[in-house]
Amino acid sequence: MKSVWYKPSQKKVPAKVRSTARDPVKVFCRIRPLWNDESCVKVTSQTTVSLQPPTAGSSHCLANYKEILYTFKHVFDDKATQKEVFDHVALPLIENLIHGKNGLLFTYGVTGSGKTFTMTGEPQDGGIMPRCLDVIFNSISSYQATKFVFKPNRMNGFDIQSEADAMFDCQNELYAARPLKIQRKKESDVDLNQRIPDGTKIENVIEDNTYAVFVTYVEIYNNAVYDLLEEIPEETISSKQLQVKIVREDACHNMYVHSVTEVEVKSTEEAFQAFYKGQKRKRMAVTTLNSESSRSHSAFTIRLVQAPLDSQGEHVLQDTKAASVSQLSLVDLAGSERTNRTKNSGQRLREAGNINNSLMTLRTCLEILRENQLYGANKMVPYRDSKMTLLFKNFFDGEGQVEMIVCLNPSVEDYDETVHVMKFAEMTQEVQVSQPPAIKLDFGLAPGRRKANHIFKQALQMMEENGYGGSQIPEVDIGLVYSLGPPFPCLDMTDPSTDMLIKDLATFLELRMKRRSLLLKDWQQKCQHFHNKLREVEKEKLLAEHEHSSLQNLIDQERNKVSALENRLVSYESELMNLQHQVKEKETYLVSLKQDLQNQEMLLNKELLEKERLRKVYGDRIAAGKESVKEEEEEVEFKTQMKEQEKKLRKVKQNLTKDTCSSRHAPVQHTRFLATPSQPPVAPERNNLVSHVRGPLVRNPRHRRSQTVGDEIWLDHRPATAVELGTVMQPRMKRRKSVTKLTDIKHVANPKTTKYCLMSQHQDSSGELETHLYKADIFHTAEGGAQVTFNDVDSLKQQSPIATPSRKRSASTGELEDTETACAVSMEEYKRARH
Ligand SMILES: Nc1ncnc2c1ncn2[C@@H]1O[C@H](COP(=O)(O)OP(=O)(O)OP(=O)(O)O)[C@@H](O)[C@H]1O
Repeated sequence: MKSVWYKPSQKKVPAKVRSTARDPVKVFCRIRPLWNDESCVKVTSQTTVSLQPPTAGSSHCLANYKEILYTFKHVFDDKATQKEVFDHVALPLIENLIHGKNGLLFTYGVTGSGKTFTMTGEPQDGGIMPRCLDVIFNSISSYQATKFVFKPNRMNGFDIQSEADAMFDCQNELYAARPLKIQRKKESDVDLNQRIPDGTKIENVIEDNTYAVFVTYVEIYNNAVYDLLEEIPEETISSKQLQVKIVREDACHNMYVHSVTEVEVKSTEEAFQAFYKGQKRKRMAVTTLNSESSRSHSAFTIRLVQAPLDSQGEHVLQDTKAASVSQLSLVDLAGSERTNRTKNSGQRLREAGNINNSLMTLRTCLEILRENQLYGANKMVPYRDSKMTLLFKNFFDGEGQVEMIVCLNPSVEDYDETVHVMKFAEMTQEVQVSQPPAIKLDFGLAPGRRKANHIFKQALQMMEENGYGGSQIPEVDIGLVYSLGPPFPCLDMTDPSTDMLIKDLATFLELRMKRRSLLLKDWQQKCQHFHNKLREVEKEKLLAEHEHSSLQNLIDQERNKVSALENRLVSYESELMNLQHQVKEKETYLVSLKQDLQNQEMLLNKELLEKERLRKVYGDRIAAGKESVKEEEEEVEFKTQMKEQEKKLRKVKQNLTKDTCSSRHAPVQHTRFLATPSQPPVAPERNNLVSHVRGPLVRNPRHRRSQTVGDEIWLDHRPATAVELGTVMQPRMKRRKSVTKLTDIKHVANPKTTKYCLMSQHQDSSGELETHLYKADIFHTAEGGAQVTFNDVDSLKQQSPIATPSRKRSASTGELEDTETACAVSMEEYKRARH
C-alpha cells in the first residue's frame, strides 16, 4: 500500500516565486430580504453598496454617521437567487478543486443575517454546499474510482490500494453496515425528494484520471473542535457526547483535525446523508434574533483525490507521486452578536463570548497579514489564538483561493453592527493570498487511455457475441492509443539572435521520430502477434468444430434417453393421478363415516340422559308406591276395625230392634255410617245429615262426580289464572255461579246458594300441576248471613304421559281416567277420614 499526502504543501513554493502569483481574498456581499422593517442598505451597482445611517426621525438615529459606499467583488441584492450566488461565488472554486486547487469559502455576518441560508439553503432550494456536491458529481461521476482504492490514513493523507483490496474492503463494509441500515435512514430523515439538483457540469475534466470524493464535517464550539460525523452509538446521538479533537500539523505542515471521520461518498445523496448526520448534532439554539442560531462555527470539507489511470486505461496508477489531493472548505461562521441586543445569559452568553472572541482573532490575523503584506512588516500572525484560525491557517499562508461572503441584514436595528462587519470586509479584500502553482500530472502516458480501453472492451464484447468465426470485427481507433507525445512547443521567435528555439525544435522532432519508430516497431510486433493469434484461433476453431459434432452425437443419444424417460414419466403420472383420485374418494367416505359416528354418539348420549331421568322418575314412583302400600295396609286394618264395629253395631241393632218392635209402631228412618274410604265417618256435629237413628243406606253425594248431586246452586270460586284441568275428576255442578274473587258477601248470602267450591293450583316438588278443590256447605242464618263449613278436599294431580304410563282409557265409559289422580283423591279422603 502506498500513501499519498495532501499535495500543496508537499512542494513548498519558494517565497520569491510565491510572491509573483497572489490573489486578493475575494469578498462578496449578500443582502437578505427585509419583511417589515426600515432598510439601511442600498445596492447602488453590481459591485457597490451604500450603508445609510438611520434617518433623523428613526428610533435608531445615530449622530455623526454618514452614508458610506462599499465595493465588493459582487453584490447580491435581496432578490438574488441561490443559483446566482453559487454560480458567481462557488462554481470557480469547484473548477479549481477538480483541477487540483484548494479553496476556502466562508460566510461572515451578524447573527440572523443569512449565513446558514446562503451556505446550506433549504431542501427545495439548496445553498452553496449542496450545489457544490451536485456539480462535483455531475462532472466526475463516470470517472470515479472503486470505493476504498483511496483510503484516508487518519493523518491527513491517503493510501492507494489495489482493486482487489478495495473490493475486499467493500465487502467488509457491506457486512458491517447491515445492522446500521435503519440508523442510516434515520440520520438522513430530511426529505430529499423535493430537492432540485443543480445540473451544472464542469467540462474540461481530465478523463484519464480517476477520482474519489471524501467529506468531513467539524464544528468549533467554545474554542474546541468536534467531529460531527464521529461514529457514536445511536442512543448517544447528542453532540454533548462528541469528543474534543486536536488540530495537528501533518508531515507537510498542513493543519488538520486529528482522527477526524472522513467519509468516502459516491453520490450527492451519500454526501447529504453525511451532512445531515452532522447537522443534527450541530449546536443550534433559539435566540432573540434568530430562531435557529448557530452557536458554533462549522466547516464542511470536500476533498477530491485524483490519480491517473495506468497505461491500459483500466486501473489506478499505483504511483503516489502521480496522485493529488485538493480540498474545498465551506465554513459557516457563527454570527457576531451584541449581548445588549440579544439579552443572552448563562450558556448562551458564554457561547456568544467565544464566538465574538474567535471572530476577533480572525479579524486580527487578517489585519496583521495585511500589514505584513502592505508595509513589509514581519509580525507574527496569531493563528493559534483560536482553533478556527489555526485550522485554516494554510489557506491564509497561501495554499489556495480564499473567498468570503459577507451577509447583511439591512434592518436599521443592525446598522451599528453592520458598520463593523463592512469595515472588516473592506479590510479583508486587501489581504493577498499566494496561489500555489498549478499541478501537472504528466507521466508520459498516452492521453485517451480510458476511451481507448472502453472501445477495446466494447470490441471484445462484440467479438464474443458474434463468435470468433464472425466476420465483423470492429475497428479500434488506434490513433487514440498511439500518441507521438505532447504537442509541438511554442515556435514564436521573440529574439532573432537566439538559436535555442531551433535546437529545442530539433530535440523535440528527434524525440518524436524516435517515438514514431518505437511505435511502428510496436505496431508491427502487435500485427505479427495478432496474425499468430488468428492462426491459433483458426486451429482452435477446427478443433472446436470437431468437438462440436461429437458432442452433437452425444446430445442426440441423450435426447433419446430423455424422451424414453419422459414416456415413463407420463405413465407414472397417470397412475399417480388414479391413485390420488382413489385416495380422495376414500377420504370422502371416511369423512361421512366420521359424521355417522358422531350422530350415533349424540343419540347414545341422549338415550343415556333419558334413561337417567326415567330412573329418577321411577325411583320416585317406587317410593310413592311403597307409601301407598303402607297406606293400603293401614286401610285394610281400618276396614277390619270397621267390620268389627259393624258387627258390634249389628248386635246393638238387633237388640234395639227387639226393643223398639215391642215399644213403638211408628215408621223408623234407618241411617248408617259409610265405612268405605270414599265415605269416611263424619262426626255428627260436622254433618247434620247424620243421625243416630237407624235408616236406609245413605250415600254421600259429594263424592259422586259422574252425576248431578241435586238442585243446589254452587258458588264456584276459581282464580282467573286457573289452568283448565281437562279431566272429569271434578264436581259436577249443574247450577253454579262462578266468581274469580270473593269480595261481595251477597254471593255467599244468597239463600239459593248452598254449596261452595274453592279451587287452588300449585306446582308440586317434581314440577307437576297439583289442584285442590275445597268444598263446603253454606248455611244461611236467620239474619240473612251465612256460615260456610268446609267438609271436603279433592286433590288432583296431573302428570305427563311420558312420565306416567299408568294413564289408561276406561273401557266402559270411554273417558280418560287418571288413575294417579283417583288414587291421590281417595288417599286424601282416607287421610281426612282418619283425622
Ligand atoms: N436571502 C434570503 N432569502 C430568504 N430568507 C433568508 C435569506 N437570508 C436569510 N433568510 C432567513 O433569515 C433567517 C435567518 O437566517 P440564518 O439562520 O441563515 O442566519 P445566520 O446568519 O446563519 O444566523 P446565526 O449566525 O444566528 O446562525 C432564516 O429564517 C432564513 O431563512
